[in-house]
Amino acid sequence: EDQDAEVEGRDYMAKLNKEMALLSNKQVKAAWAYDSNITEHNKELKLNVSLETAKVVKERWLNTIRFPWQSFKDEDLKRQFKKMSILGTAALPDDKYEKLENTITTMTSIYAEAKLCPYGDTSNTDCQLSLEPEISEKLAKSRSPDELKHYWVEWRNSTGRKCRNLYTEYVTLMNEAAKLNNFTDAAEYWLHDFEMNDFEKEVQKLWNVIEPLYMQLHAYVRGRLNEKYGDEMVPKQGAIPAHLLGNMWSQTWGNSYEFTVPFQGKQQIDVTESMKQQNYTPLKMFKLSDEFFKSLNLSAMPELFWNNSIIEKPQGRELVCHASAWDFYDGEDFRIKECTVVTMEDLYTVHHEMGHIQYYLQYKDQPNVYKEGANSGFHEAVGDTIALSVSTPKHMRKIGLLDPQSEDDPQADINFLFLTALDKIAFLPFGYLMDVWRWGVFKGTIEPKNYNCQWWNLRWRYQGIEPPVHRSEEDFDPGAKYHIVGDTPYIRYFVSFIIQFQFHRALCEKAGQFDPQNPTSKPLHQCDIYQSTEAGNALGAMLKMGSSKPWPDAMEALTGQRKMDASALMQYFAPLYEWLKEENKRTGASIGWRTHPQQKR
Ligand SMILES: C=C(C[SeH])C(=O)N1CCC[C@H]1C(=O)O
Ligand SMILES: [Zn+2]
Repeated sequence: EDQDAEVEGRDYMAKLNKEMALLSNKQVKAAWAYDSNITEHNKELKLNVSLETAKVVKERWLNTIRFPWQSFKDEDLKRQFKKMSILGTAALPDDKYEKLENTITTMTSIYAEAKLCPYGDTSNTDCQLSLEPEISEKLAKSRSPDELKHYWVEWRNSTGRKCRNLYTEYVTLMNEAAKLNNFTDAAEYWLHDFEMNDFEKEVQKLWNVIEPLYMQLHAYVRGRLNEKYGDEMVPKQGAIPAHLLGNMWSQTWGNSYEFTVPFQGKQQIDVTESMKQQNYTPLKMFKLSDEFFKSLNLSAMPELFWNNSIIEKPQGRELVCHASAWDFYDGEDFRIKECTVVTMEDLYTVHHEMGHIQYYLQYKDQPNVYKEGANSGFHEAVGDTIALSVSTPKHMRKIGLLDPQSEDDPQADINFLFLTALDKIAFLPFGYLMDVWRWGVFKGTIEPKNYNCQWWNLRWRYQGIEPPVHRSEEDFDPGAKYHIVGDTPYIRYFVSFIIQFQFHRALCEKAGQFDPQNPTSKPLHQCDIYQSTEAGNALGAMLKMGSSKPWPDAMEALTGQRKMDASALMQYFAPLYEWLKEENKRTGASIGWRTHPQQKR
């Protein structure tokens, strides 16, 4: 009768996929309504739909697990049942599920609605500065350590500090939910996404490959910050003060480029000014990205996308500005919500989000259960991979954002690699430590009484940065980062920043812009796959798979490899790595930050 069970199981799964699509559509609509317009009414609606959906999903799950799917013959049907047999947080009893949803929504609202007073305004009257765009712009542009410190500290007082107790409750409920799904804790539940039992070891090995390059970049940037801000502010052997790197979380350092660039006086490669001079708008930025995907013979954004997306910050209402891409699971409705500003940094974020939408479009005919990335890192890598081509000076000249200048100047080339490293290499230790901290919290090796101290130990050990003022357990600095309060895993971005270079190398080869037999003949960092249908077709074929196969199969389909491999990233940055080692030797810069973090006066 197993034969009959499998026949019945096939019909059951086909129906279940259709039902789950309708439930997801309903839930995503309510979540979109709330995230794009934070009101009590929309919060209630979102919570009610979430509770209702969880009840139905749990009922279906009780039927699903009754099938003897482990003994089915059809591998694909077995994979669908295997995925559907993990219920997730809906396994919690109703009251605890509601508590968990409420806690996450409350923390997200605190973050989204946080407003700061302007630096130097002691009257504290008009404290209306939001993270996007005002405070992010201050962190990017101010060169006053005092002003930077003001926004750095006040942001943490207005977000993380207010979420500390909520977060402890969140952790307890997440671990309860994990145990109800037969996982030891929420760390194991999150890591299950990568379908490999040594995943944590794998990412640690990848970090070990990259760390020497990061150390060289850190030493060089610290040297330039020391020149600018002096020994007192930036000690030559110490960790870098977190507020001086141009970003609220010190996760990318691109905004420090103007005073850390290796060779001054070369052709400008920060295209923000050109974008402004050419009257770029957010819509033009999105159209530019759409055009690149179409040039690869990939899908154009559907009409509904342009009608339903929110690409500029709407006035007169509260909303979650953190950029996001949404699948409504009906094969037609796909949206981006982004408070876009006209800068080069946001041009890359636009491509990042458009990459998510392209993935949704490519796998829209998969059964609902497979409407995911091969793993969550794949989903984060699509747009960034395209942006690696867009960001090249060659491409920027092609689209008129850089004036067509003649010779390829090796120093300008180093400047370009350096600017890319300020985003891609600087990011890696942050992308790694975010979930090292959370895995520790879920496993209980990091206890609530040490949340903040352990956070800063990791920030010191992996990033070599330190806080501009003393931190205590009154503070909760992880909660000043969206993904922590928003219940969004983060190792996916570390994975993405590694595999996007594997994808880039494979696509460049298909586009005839890279020769693995002679890697320096056409340098990987100068490759632009624009208009290559060979590259586009290969990428599309991999994206169409969704999560229908284990991710090594998807990786192999595009790159021929079955593992994550940092060699592509190291190949891309090789010229810069050599230059940094020579330069740091020339200046006698010390490598590393062995001096212990000075507890700030
Ligand atoms: C742009 C998004 C939405 Se998926 C994002 O959260 N990113 C993109 C890169 C890293 C991470 C961050 O901002 O922290
Ligand atoms: Zn993303």
